Amino acid sequence: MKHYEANFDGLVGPTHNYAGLSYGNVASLSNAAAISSPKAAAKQGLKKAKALADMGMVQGMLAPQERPDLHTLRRIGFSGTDAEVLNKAAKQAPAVLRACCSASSMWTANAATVSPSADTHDGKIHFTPANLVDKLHRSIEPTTTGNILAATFNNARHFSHHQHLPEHPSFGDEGAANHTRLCSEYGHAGLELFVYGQEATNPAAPKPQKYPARQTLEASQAIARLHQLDDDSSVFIQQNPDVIDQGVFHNDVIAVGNQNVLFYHEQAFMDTQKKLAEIQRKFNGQELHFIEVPTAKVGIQDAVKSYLFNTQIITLPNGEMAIIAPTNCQENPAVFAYLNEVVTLGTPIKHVHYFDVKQSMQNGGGPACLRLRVAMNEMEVAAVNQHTLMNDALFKRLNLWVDKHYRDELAVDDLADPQLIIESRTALDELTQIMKLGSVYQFQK
Ligand SMILES: NCCC[C@H](NC(=O)CCC(=O)O)C(=O)O
Repeated sequence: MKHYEANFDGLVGPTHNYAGLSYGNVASLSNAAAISSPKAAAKQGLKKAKALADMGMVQGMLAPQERPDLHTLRRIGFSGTDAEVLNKAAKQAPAVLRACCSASSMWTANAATVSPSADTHDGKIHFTPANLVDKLHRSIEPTTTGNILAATFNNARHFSHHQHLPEHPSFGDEGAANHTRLCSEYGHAGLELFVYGQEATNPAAPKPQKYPARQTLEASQAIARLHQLDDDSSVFIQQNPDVIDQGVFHNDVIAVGNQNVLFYHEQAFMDTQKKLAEIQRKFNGQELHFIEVPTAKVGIQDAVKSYLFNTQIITLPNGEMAIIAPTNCQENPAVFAYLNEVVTLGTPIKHVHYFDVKQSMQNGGGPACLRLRVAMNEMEVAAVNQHTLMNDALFKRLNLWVDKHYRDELAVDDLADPQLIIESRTALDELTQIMKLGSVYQFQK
């Protein structure tokens, strides 16, 4: 049987904007109040997804969320018609309104943690939506994320969907952005690496001083339990708190793995040597490539600015690996020099492809943030909702859909425009028909 690692990219929603909502995420803060282009953002994402499909990869799309989120605004006491709710919120609670308008579900690396069937006891693929409790605008995502995942991976024989973890900082969970899987082949049992920022129930444990640690050890352990992973198939690693304080708000800003390659910055982890030894031991003596990038070659600031590690490492159908990088990496001399060198090091990585995803990058989301990885065998791929899989027809259809419904420009003040509710709902209603998702949004219930 054939095995693949599919990438499910988040389709950028019609309200994509720069509201400066993510404390600890340098790009989000520094672009606060800039004018966004929802149309360009969606098209940049679609182009990357289509390019991977054209390289022979299994590529899917995950639908965006309903924004503005009128239901959350009503839940906190704003009432009247939809336009009145929006109007009152804009006047009385503008920061909350901004949180209720974010298109942040585009970063599907934070949608959920996924464990493939080769790793789990019951032989199913397990999904747990991330609760994203650290940020208000993201904490309102998990229920709809669960609906969208269930409509996309809609076959109970192969897919097991869990509820998101309890909504408390002790269980802060940011999904696959803090999780990576090493394996020899996608279909073989793998080793799942969980990287956390803080141990919530131990006040004496190391933690960042300035910026929040969004992922806790307790959350990572809960996911491993829910997904029926063995001790031998999971490793828990603490992220270096110093780099969180320098803007590395998720592990995927400083490390990425694929098959037998772990690509990471020298300063990414705590107890690095001990953890690498544990990985090596649990990998059962099979060949592993640890590609450690030294600070002397790429400093933390360069890594955060360029998103060198928020790249996708993919295995092409011919078995060679390619790095999918943002064009920002070409613009940073140290990072560009490193990427030119990495393909010569004798590791499986042989190619680098650059994509312009600047609309997303300006909010701190690179190529890796935009995708959720799901390793699947061919039977599982066949069990996925086929209308979510990228091909020439879907690419064309979604581009036309974006052209029809998305604005060229959006300023933060435009979020108070009631017309945006109508535009967004009309677009999403049509999208659920294109992708045959059924009724996943509250406005459809
Ligand atoms: N994995 C990348 C996530 C980026 C995301 N940015 C944001 O939500 C910025 C939204 C804004 O500031 O408008 C975050 O920080 O969770």
